[in-house]
Amino acid sequence: MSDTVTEMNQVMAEADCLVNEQQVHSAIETMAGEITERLHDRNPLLFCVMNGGLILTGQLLPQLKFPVQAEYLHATRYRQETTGGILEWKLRPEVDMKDRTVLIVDDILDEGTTLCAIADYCLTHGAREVLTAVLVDKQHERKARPDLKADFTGLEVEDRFLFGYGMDYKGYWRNAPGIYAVKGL
Ligand SMILES: O=P(O)(O)OC[C@H]1O[C@H](OP(=O)(O)OP(=O)(O)O)[C@H](O)[C@@H]1O
Ligand SMILES: Nc1nc2[nH]cnc2c(=O)[nH]1
Repeated sequence: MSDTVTEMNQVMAEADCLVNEQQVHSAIETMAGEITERLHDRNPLLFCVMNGGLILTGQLLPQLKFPVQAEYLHATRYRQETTGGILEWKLRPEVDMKDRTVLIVDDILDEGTTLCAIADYCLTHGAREVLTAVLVDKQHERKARPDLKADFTGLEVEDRFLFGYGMDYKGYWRNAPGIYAVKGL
């Protein structure tokens, strides 16, 4: 086995499972209900924030039983590190968002720098309103703005380095079927 696979198996074996698959499913179902109630008649333009937003978006979309225009964008500030840097746009949205209700979907609101920058970008490009949906809100006092919250939050999770359900550890384990915390982080 390659060194990387051995390392990643060990990371999983030693990780703490903070939220299991069933609990994540139920959180996503609740989010879908809340989003439906708020946006069913708004013709929303949904942006999946790649890469982390992929799993939540994929599980959320089929539960939204109303017309949704689904697109993606790619912005990153952690790359494969466990601390964040400057936001780098890898793919900016090209679709016309003028006067649209935009819903940004991502895996995690940690400090919130990523979501704030994407929301500002959408407003600058003419969106009428921008709402945000995250699977996880990490609990700490380092938010980019005091009391920063997403409009739709699945789970509140402790201040550890997390992986699973879209969140990666060094590019791996986005596929982990639950929310896990890396040992010692
Ligand atoms: O709230 P913040 O502190 O800004 O962090 C949250 C962001 O960090 C992760 O992205 P990352 O930059 O790791 O890219 P990825 O989506 O490819 O994992 C995550 O997907 C969020 O977009
Ligand atoms: N994978 C991962 N990405 C993050 N981006 C910001 N916080 C986190 C985290 O805890 N885990």
